[in-house]
Amino acid sequence: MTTMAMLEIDDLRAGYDGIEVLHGVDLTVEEGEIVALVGSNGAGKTTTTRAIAGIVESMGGSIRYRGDEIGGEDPHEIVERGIVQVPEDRDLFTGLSVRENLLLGAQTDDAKADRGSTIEEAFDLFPRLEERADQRAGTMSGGEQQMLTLARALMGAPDLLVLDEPSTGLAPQLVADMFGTIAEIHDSGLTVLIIEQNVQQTLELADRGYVMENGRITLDGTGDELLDDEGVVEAYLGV
Ligand SMILES: Nc1ncnc2c1ncn2[C@@H]1O[C@H](COP(=O)(O)OP(=O)(O)OP(=O)(O)O)[C@@H](O)[C@H]1O
Repeated sequence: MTTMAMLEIDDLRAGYDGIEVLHGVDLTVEEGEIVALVGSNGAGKTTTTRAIAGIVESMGGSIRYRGDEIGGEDPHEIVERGIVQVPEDRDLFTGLSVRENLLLGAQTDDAKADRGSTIEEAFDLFPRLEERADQRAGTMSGGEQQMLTLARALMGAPDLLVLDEPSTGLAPQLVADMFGTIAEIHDSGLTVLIIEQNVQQTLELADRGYVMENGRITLDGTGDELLDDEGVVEAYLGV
């Protein structure tokens, strides 16, 4: 018996203004995994997450979620299915309070119905956000805004969380905290696809990983296998 992957991307081609950036990407995420997507600047990692979220139109290939083709669906339909993307550019409502930003993260009807209890869970995970619940998001520090972005995504009650460089711009201690929080979120039952520049920490956290170069997957394996790979060490671990 073959089991169905939660997310299955086959031969995905996508890009901008008719110019292909992804030249046939294959990637799967099984339910319950943390999967890392690493690679150099401009490799196409963000474009892959945008294609999953329906923000970039695919030019070929398929994206299946729980067996259904979702390539070509609108972003809000994809959110309804339980896929929530956390973009790199935080995208917060800077003039609104922390609490208001969190409440706006509950986009689907189910998430809206549960948002009272979900906000309590978010505050348990991020006590700092509870202390600052009435502060305007735009006046929070970079690290606090990063936490708020992640907490807001959780308000959408995702099944699959797609994280685009959650540690960008964070001081080293906050990077460690962020990875700890992601591990905690994963332990609570969420499936995670994560893009990161912090390759070492990401592959230590991930069950499996993919290396992307120039719009193609060039290597995949368990986190440990990739950490032991000479090419990965040379290209991404700066040794
Ligand atoms: N909105 C856009 N319009 C046109 N080209 C774009 C756009 N966004 C990205 N690109 C191009 O697509 C290619 C892949 O970019 P992408 O952001 O997916 O890479 P990445 O692997 O996430 O890189 P980084 O690690 O630097 O964030 C790059 O050549 C980039 O210049």
